[in-house]
Amino acid sequence: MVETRLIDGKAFAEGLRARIADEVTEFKARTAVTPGLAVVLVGEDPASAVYVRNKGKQTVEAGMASIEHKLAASASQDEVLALVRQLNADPAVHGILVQLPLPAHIDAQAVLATIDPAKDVDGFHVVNAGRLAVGLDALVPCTPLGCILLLKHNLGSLAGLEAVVVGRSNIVGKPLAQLLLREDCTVTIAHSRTRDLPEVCRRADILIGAVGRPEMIRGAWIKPGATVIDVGINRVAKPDGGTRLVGDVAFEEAQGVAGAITPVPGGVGPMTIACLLQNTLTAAKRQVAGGA
Ligand SMILES: Nc1nc(=O)c2c([nH]1)NC[C@@H]1CN(c3ccc(C(=O)N[C@@H](CCC(=O)O)C(=O)O)cc3)C=[N+]21
Ligand SMILES: [Mg+2]
Repeated sequence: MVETRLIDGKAFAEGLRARIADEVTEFKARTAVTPGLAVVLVGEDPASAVYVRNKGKQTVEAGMASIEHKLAASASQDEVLALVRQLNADPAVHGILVQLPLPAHIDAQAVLATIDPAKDVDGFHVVNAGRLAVGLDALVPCTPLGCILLLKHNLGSLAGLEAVVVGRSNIVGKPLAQLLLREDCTVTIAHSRTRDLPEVCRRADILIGAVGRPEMIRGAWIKPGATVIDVGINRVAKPDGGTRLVGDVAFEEAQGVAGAITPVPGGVGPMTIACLLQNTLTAAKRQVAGGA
């Protein structure tokens, strides 16, 4: 049995946001420009609701402007594209986030491709994904960036460690694998079709759950002493009728096995928002003359 440490993403994110707020103060004094983050929400997705609420509040707390555009679920693709082009052209907007998922009748890739890569604070544009993959400066997706910050804070150098990422999404799994590679990890991307997933997970010094399936990764899949980062935020029914949030990792089973683990909530989620603010400041610095 090992003593499993809790990786407090909420506390780390608070500290990061305070440092960002200081930098924003300094940036505004120097440039007379307020960094602006525009968020586009099309329709009402329940998973997006928590995120939008926390994000707008924290953007303003960091001294930045939050610009929210809410479109009806019935908005056409042309309307969404027109709004994105308007935000691309708006000098008060330094970051653009189009909340995913979009309604099924809208081509999400077409929308992402229309965002100016310099304002793409989610890092989802193919130009940013490509720049990350070839090792150029890029706006990096917020959740993977948050995971790396937590890992480096807890482990120091990641060089040579075996990292297994369970999940291959464009939003988390793939960009996180790129970032881990950049830290000199040996990286495996596993997924729903991986043969003997438990055995693959047991190789990991760093195990990342990013599949979006509640508590799928079991305690017995964890190598004793491994660092576990749980990206999942799944709302599940409680026996008494309410709901609760659980991760992709069976948190209780991980106790006494993992060396350290992020909780859900209070782990990766708050880091995602802090990194979004960080990316917005980075984007503003690059767009504003004398901003860097
Ligand atoms: N273009 C785009 N970019 C996104 O980054 C994006 C998106 N669309 N669509 C929705 C998902 C979801 N997401 C969350 C981020 C933080 C928390 C978060 O801070 N959660 C807290 C609180 C959760 C709670 O208490 O309900 C926690 O985990 O501790 C949640 C969800 C970003 N997303
Ligand atoms: Mg998958």
